[in-house]
Amino acid sequence: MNHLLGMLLSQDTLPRTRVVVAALLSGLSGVLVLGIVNKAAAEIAGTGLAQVDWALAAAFAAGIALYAGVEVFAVSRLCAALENAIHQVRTGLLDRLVRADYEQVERVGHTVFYESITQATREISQNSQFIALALRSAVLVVVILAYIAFVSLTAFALVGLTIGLGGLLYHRAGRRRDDGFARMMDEERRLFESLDDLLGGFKEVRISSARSRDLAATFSRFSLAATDVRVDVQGHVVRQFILGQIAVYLMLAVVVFVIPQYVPGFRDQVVQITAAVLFMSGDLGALIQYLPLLAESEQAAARIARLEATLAAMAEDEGAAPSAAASVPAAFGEIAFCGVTYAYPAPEGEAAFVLGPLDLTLRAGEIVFITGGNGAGKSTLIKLLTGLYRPKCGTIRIDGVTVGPRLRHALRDRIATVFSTYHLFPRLYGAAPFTAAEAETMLSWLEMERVAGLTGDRFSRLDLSAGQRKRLALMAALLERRPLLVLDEWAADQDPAFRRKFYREILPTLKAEGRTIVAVTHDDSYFDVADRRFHLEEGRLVERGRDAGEEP
Ligand SMILES: Nc1ncnc2c1ncn2[C@@H]1O[C@H](COP(=O)(O)OP(=O)(O)OP(=O)(O)O)[C@@H](O)[C@H]1O
Repeated sequence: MNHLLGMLLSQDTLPRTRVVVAALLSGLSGVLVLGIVNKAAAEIAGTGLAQVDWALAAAFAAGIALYAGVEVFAVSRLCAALENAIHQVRTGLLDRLVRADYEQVERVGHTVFYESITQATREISQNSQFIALALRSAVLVVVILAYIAFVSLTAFALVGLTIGLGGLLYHRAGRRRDDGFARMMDEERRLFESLDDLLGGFKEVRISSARSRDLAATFSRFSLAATDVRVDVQGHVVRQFILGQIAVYLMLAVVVFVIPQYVPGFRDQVVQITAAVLFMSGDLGALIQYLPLLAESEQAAARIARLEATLAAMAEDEGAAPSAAASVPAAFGEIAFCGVTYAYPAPEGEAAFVLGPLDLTLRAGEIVFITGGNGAGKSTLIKLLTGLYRPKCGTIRIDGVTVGPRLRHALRDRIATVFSTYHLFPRLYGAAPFTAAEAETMLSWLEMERVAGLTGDRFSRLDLSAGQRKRLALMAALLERRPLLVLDEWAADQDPAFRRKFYREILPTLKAEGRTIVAVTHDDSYFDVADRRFHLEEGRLVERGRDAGEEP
């Protein structure tokens, strides 16, 4: 339970001393109730009359009231601390994720993050009250064992031995269940991925019955495998539960059959110890029920801890956040690539794609076009320029200063982008301050005023055509007011009239406002709009002319 307890104890909001005192008081109140019942039973046995001892009845009621009060306090505080721990873990993971190195996140893929951040935290949250109840049952078992020791040390040794042996067998049975849990998680992840495929490619699935049949068959195979593992795990859980129950019955058998053989004068204590064991068996039963849930939560906590470690290893090497000064967008004179190369890891048995060495200087206020065939390396170059990828060799310099780890933030803070695979956020997260009039002017410049609007910083709608969505993405990028605008095949989805407006009016206006524009394009009829054009071919960059239609 290391990870789970670690999460719980990391909480500053958990009033540890008060919770421990409450848990102990809860145990003691249980023993008080037990002691009162035993005393009343002894009185009845002594007098042979079932007379009500009002003093004992009042003490019994006080014991129950104390038990209920401290119990509610301890369990609710533990639950609150766990929920708080989950909140902190979730926000901590997201915080690390947004600061993680792009290249590594791209390589790992999204599913693992999604699964751990949502599913694993939900699992712990669902079981939080059982975690608290299990802790309180454990305390009660310990306190009642102490009571048994107080009554008879030999009875304590024999009951303790039975619980110890039962616990050991129960724990061993739990290991197979834990392995099953891990397999179950893997199977469910595969199921999740194929569901992602189904929903992501829903159009393609609906259009082809062969594809939908194939996908449904794959999904069904994964689902069956997940079901098999789940059934196997449930079998282990049931076996473990029954084993636990048998251990409890054995403990009762020890009290009734074994202890009388070894404890002289046991007759006097038999009622007390039997009552104590019966009292304790309720909590042992609860523990047997809750421990598998605890194990499940522990596995979820371990997965979260692994993800935290992965994200810590993925943190960009500067570790520290950018300084305030470094993150302020500032004008620049030039950005120079000096002997920059980049290579993806080589697929097995194939040569790696290598971009560069690149020598290129982007001057402030220029429009630069990047052209090249599919797979030539244009998007890779854009990721290097935007600081998402780090050069394998060579340096990138802003006004002569090498863009090292800390300055990479500054470089990014000077750039607004619309990537070829962009995400249109429903809100203008991080936009520079703007007025409603400015937003309206920009919407009508992009010919979107009759289609969409802005309510505060939120787009009124996103259910738009591909070209319209891209115009909103451009609007979001422009509202960031960054000096360098990087566009990857932005005009590809635009109709001819707006494409013309984009090249002949929008880009020149942005340039006149002092922005630098780097655009990946295939639109050879507008090459003349650029101040310079660079052509990529199999990762090598050469400067080309700006004449319309001039292709290699
Ligand atoms: N994440 C990746 N991992 C490994 N190789 C990659 C990755 N992304 C791209 N590549 C490879 O790098 C090369 C250049 O890809 P890139 O996306 O930069 O081309 P591009 O010029 O933008 O092409 P397109 O015009 O088709 O978008 C390709 O050969 C591609 O297979």
